Amino acid sequence: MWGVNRPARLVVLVSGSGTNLQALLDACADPSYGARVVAVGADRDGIEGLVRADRAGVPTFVARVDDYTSREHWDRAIADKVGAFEPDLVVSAGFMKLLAPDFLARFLTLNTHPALCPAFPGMHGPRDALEHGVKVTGATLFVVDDGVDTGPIVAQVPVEVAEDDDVTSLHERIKTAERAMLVDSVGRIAREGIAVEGRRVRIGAGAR
Ligand SMILES: Nc1nc2c(c(=O)[nH]1)N[C@@H](CN(C=O)c1ccc(C(=O)N[C@@H](CCC(=O)O)C(=O)O)cc1)CN2
Ligand SMILES: NCC(=O)N[C@@H]1O[C@H](COP(=O)([O-])[O-])[C@@H](O)[C@H]1O
Repeated sequence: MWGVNRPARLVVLVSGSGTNLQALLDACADPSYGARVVAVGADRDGIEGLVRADRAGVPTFVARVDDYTSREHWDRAIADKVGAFEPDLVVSAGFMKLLAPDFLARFLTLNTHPALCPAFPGMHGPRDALEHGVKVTGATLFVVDDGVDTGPIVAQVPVEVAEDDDVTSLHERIKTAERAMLVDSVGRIAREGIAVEGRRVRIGAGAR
């Protein structure tokens, strides 16, 4: 178990620009943070997230659904690729594939979502929030379960919607708050532990 003697091993999964990954990489550069990114995985090639990992000297792997004969084969492959790095924690940070129940049973997995769950689940949180006309949205860090953005909530941060926001401006503002929340929560989990009891998540007080 990770703890005082060794940092928590993180595998981060990405599908795009990887600014959340970058925030974690930057935080992990400080040994007192309590975690290190041991690998970065993706479901597609040619993304900035993989470049960020390369630049930081972190091993990467890619598992494209199209390269497997079925989704079930991909599910097994991504689990095996992640498992090879023996993570204490998997962080899905802009990873645009649903993870299978077997994967989630094997790895404690967190996902960051650009909306205040349970509102606006799925791949278009900022767009859906804007279209609904909410005045406050935000970001949620949760423990991934078999549903879509339904897992037990670790942390949330509110973000105001401006009258002149479009999807891009709103998402960028959410991402600024989201990165801070992600770095703070993952660091606290790495240093203090996490306990998940039903829908309640507790960080610290010896939880691990
Ligand atoms: N079992 C779960 N897996 C994942 C969750 C989750 O809550 N439960 N969260 C995500 C990220 N996510 C939004 O938060 C999300 C990702 C992907 C999809 C989706 O429908 N993906 C399609 C493919 C789309 C594509 O490749 O462009 C798919 O998986 O076939 C919905 C929500 C991480 N995984
Ligand atoms: N449903 C999943 C989803 O919408 N994820 C979102 O994609 C962005 C990735 O940004 P990044 O690649 O710059 O970290 C983040 O806002 C993340 O919450």
